[in-house]
Amino acid sequence: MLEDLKKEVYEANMQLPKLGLVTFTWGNVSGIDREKGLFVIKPSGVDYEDLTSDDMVVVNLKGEVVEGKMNPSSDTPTHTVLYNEFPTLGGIVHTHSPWGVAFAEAGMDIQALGTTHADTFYDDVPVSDALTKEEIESAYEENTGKVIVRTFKERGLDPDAVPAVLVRQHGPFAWGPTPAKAVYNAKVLEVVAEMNYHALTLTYDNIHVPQFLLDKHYYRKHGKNAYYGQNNAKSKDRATHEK
Ligand SMILES: O=C(CO)[C@@H](O)[C@@H](O)COP(=O)(O)O
Repeated sequence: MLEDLKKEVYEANMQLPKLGLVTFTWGNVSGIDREKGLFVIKPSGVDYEDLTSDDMVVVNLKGEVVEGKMNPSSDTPTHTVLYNEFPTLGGIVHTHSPWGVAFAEAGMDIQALGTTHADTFYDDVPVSDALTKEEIESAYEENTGKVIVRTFKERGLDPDAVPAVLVRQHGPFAWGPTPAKAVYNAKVLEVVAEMNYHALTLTYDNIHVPQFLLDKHYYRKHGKNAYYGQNNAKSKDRATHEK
């Protein structure tokens, strides 16, 4: 069942060590088949070099394993909440990438400071509230998903426009329309977190990117008038004038 999706999710997981986003087994990628209501996720705690496509575990939207020889990722309940609450998500990534974790541990958003950020994230990447003792002691991983959803609701953020979050005292979750795009967004998060650290170290000035530059760069790559790269090249003229 879902052999193509297993391969896709396996390949996306294998990108994490290649892109320097995971140490040891500290990360996972999943991908969903919305028609079937099933998602595929990495097994828990298996070295990346030992993983195969067949090891991927199939889970339903109640978080129950429906196929697979191994235990699914320990973060499966978090992925389950996100797939249920954010219906446009096609893939989810969790990592402990160091720059992202540094901001999560400091309890700081990754602010939109320039065009590298604005090309992917149409706002600051938010840091969530800390989970309470009760939330950690009962259904911890499910509550991790719930705190992410709460953060987006409270801040009025669209998960398609800001495809990542920092869970406070924990680390980044990123997502996208496919597992590969979710990995891409996880890597962008890591790169902009490092840039943020350096920029904020260099000045005390308010260096937040202005809304018009955020608009320009985000909409160069997203929406009906996107013109970056080779897609929609004919819309270039319009895109310079409107969102
Ligand atoms: O945060 C943790 C463990 O504390 C997990 O996200 C990470 O190690 C990945 O775990 P899995 O191998 O996916 O179960």
